[in-house]
This record gives sequence, C-alpha cells and structure tokens, in this order.
Amino acid sequence: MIRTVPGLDLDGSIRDTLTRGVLWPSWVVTAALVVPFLFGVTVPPVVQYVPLVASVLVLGLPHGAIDHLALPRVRGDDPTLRAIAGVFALYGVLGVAYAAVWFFLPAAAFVFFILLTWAHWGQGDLYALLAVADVDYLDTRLRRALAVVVRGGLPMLVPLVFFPGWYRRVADALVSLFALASTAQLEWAFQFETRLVLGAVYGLVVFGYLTMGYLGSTVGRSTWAVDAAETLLLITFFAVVPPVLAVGVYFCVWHAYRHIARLLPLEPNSRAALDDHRLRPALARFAREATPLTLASIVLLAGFSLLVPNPPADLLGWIGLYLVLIAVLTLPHVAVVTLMDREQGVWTTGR
Ligand SMILES: CC1=C(/C=C/C(C)=C/C=C/C(C)=C/C=O)C(C)(C)CCC1
Ligand SMILES: [Fe+2]
Repeated sequence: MIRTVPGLDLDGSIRDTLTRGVLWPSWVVTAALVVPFLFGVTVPPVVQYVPLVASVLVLGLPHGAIDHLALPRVRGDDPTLRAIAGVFALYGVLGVAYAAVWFFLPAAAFVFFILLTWAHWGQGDLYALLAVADVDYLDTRLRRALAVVVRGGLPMLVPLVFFPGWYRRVADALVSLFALASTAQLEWAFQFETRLVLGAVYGLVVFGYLTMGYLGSTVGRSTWAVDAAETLLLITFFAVVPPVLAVGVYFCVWHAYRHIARLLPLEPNSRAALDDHRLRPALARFAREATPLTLASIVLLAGFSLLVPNPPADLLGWIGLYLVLIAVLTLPHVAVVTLMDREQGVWTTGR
C-alpha cells in the first residue's frame, strides 16, 4: 500500500513536540556539561567512558536498529519481507566489505570512518535544521552541503584541534586491534601545524556559513539564531569537554536522538501521538522495534572480539572494538539515511 509520508513539511504540532522533547534536552545536556569544564574540572577516564558505553543500549546503537523498517516506511510502503531482506542484504554487502578494509588497511579505514561520520552526523543535523528548526536560508544545495560540512566538523574536527592526545589514543585503540603501531602513519594529522591549518580553515567556513545564514534569512532571524547558537554551543562543548565523554554524549543526545525523532513520524501511530503532543508512547514503540537488532549487534560485537588479531585487553580496547563495529554498521546505515534524504527531499531545492 502506498501512503504519503512527511518529508521536511512536518505539522506544526509535531514540530512543537519534537522541539520540546528532543531539541531542548540536547541543548540542556550539552550546555550543562560545558560549565564545569570551563572551570577546569577534570574527570577520570572511566567516568568519561560512561556515555559511550551506555550508547550500546541507550539511544546510540538502537538509533540504527530499525533501518530495515525505516526505508520502506519513508517510501510509503509496508515493511514487507522483501523490503526488509533488501536492507539486510545492503548491510551484509557494505558491512562485510568495509570490515575487510579494517583488517587489511586499518589506518586508512580509521580515516575513512572519521570522514564518513563527519558526513553522516552533518546530514543528520541538516535534516533537523530543515524539518524541526524550520530554517529558511538553506535554500540551495550548496548551502545545504555547507551546513553538512559545518555540523559534521563540530564532533569530528574540533576535538582534533583541542585534544590531539586523546584523539590519537582513540585512533590507536581502534587501529591496534588489527595492526600494532599503524597509527604512526597518521602522525602528521596530530601535529600542531596540521591542526592549526585545519582549525583556521574550518573557522573561516563556520564564519562564512553563519554570515550567509544571517544575510539570507528572510522570515525574521529566530531560526538563524537557533542554528548559530547550536553551532557556537557545540564548538565550545567540543573545545572544553574531553573528547571520549563529549563524543559519547553528543552521539546519544544529539545525533541518535534526532535521528530517532526523524523516524517517529514515519509510523502512523507514533505520528498521531506526536500530533497530540505525546512523545513518550512514540519513543516506547521505537524502543520495542529497535530491541531485536540492538541485541543482535551486541552478539556481533562479541563475535568480532574473537576475530580481531589483537583482542581488546582493557576498557579502552573494548571501546575501540565497539567503535569499529559502529564503523562497519555505519556505512550501510549512511546508505539508508541517504536514501531517506532523497525520499524526503533534503536535497531537492531546484538550485
Ligand atoms: C570516540 C571518539 C572519537 C570518534 C568517534 C566516532 C568516529 C564515532 C562515530 C560514531 C558513529 C558513526 C555513529 C553512528 O551514527 C574521536 C573523534 C576519534 C575523538 C575521540 C573520541
Ligand atoms: Fe546515524
């Protein structure tokens, strides 16, 4: 059966529900975390790992666990066995191919993971800007691409500029599961000069992006203010909060939660609940739907630990393994989200 599904044109009541229940919490949590770190608070590594570890069950891993339902739904089709099998096949082919790259070229696979996440977390925020924050100045494809570069760079580049040591430690944790000392090839990326140049270029791009939005906004500047405030908040967040903690929190309350919010209106019962200003039943339904494949991914993680040449020996090693699993699952997940973008008109501007 073919149905029409919401694209970027969410009903006002749904937008309200998502702004209150999804955007606000992401602002409050990130802003609250900035404060102690601005005052120089330090926290032991184990505590910094908590959000990333929690993301295995809460928000993070589950956000991709209904990709097999999301794709048919966004097309207005029923999730038939055939449609679901198609998504599973996509995961199988892309996931296995990328996993093989990790075994043979781990350092290159890591760099690709960072760039893939940059694009993917950027594309997630772009949808939220268009559909929930309802910005009006992203009216050309070039401007939308710029939004992806700016938004994805916040979690992927800002930590490199401000915390190269941690960045390197995490890169090591992933790469050394496959080959010891391979991150030596990435030494250049952590050098002061590289970070200075990348930071300066990125700073200019952010400045250009925000100026473009300010000048291009026609219906008052309130939506631009949301975009600008989020951007500046996240720059500060990733500049002061230690990166494993910052990325873990961002992954859960920002990227994953916004993606889940995007999925909810695609399901008719959840859409009705949101329309009625009720977020909780929609989230409960999502949690039920996401449980089986979240659990299956955890089994995959255990299996993966038996396959890597240098199995994890400590908590950071396990986090590294978890991130490699995420990397492998993210490639097909990005394919699904990119198809969703196409169906929902994220790149349809006429210009
Ligand atoms: C943890 C961590 C890092 C990388 C995290 C990545 C790349 C996560 C990707 C998650 C994805 C793609 C989830 C799915 O949507 C950095 C940046 C090296 C800095 C140090 C901390
Ligand atoms: Fe995602």
